[in-house]
Amino acid sequence: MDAIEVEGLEKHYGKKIQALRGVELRVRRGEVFGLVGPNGAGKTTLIKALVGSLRPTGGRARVLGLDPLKERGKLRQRIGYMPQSPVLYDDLSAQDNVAFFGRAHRTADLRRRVREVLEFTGLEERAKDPVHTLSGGMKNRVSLACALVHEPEMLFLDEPTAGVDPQLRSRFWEQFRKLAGGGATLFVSTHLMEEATLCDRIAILHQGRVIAADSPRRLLQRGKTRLIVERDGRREERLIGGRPEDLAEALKAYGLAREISALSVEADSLETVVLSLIGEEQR
Ligand SMILES: Nc1ncnc2c1ncn2[C@@H]1O[C@H](COP(=O)(O)OP(=O)(O)OP(=O)(O)O)[C@@H](O)[C@H]1O
Repeated sequence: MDAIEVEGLEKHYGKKIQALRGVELRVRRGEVFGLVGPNGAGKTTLIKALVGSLRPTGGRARVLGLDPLKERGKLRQRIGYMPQSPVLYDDLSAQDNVAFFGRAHRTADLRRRVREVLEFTGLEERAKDPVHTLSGGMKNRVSLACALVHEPEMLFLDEPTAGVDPQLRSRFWEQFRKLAGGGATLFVSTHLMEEATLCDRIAILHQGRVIAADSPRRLLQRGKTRLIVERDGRREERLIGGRPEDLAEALKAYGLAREISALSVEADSLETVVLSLIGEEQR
């Protein structure tokens, strides 16, 4: 059984807005799965449907084999959810916020566990300060600590590094990898391509539909590579496919003759590939 199984999932908001239009998706256990898409693509709506905080208008979703709505109580014990904007009690300390979430999940050995997650998220020094005195990045860390306190098997992170500086972002990703290394499944939404490349697999969500799902490496191979060769002082540029085999094939034509003085390749970035897949869909 996969960690997430979604078939034909739909969500309408009123009559006009169709946020999800038949989403098909499977996420394997233990993988870091990225949900990539532009503003308004439906990422938050999909995550809310998967954690059971929103009722879809059609289709089917299973998370850890459970129905997110009918078995919400059971599911909430086994998943962690970090919403897009931290939902914290501003007057309580970081430590008390984490303890509150831990108690709500009936976490065993709560004091030890709160200490552990505060250490994991690097918050020990500010643990006793009220949340309203913390910086935005620190609040994000408190929110992550709250999502982790009950040792969930699966974590839903909705743009966890939005507004977070590059240093903290790379720290967050180190932690995500550690969690996956410990066997957890991570479902992370992002519109940052450098983050998407850190995932095991990603799905591109566009106007409420998954238009591609694969590993970042395989998606990159769908892009084009520019082969630039300087021969006898002249610059030649050829557009080839993105697979290593395509490069080998293109180089055969040159046999690397002596007069070739320089050779370089420029591959499409993941961002370019994602944008061109979205562009193809719109045509
Ligand atoms: N409660 C709501 N009522 C009406 N429309 C909504 C509601 N929530 C979301 N929408 C609409 O549904 C669509 C998908 O929104 P959603 O927030 O899921 O996108 P997103 O991919 O998470 O975007 P972003 O990257 O900007 O957070 C948008 O058109 C949005 O305006």
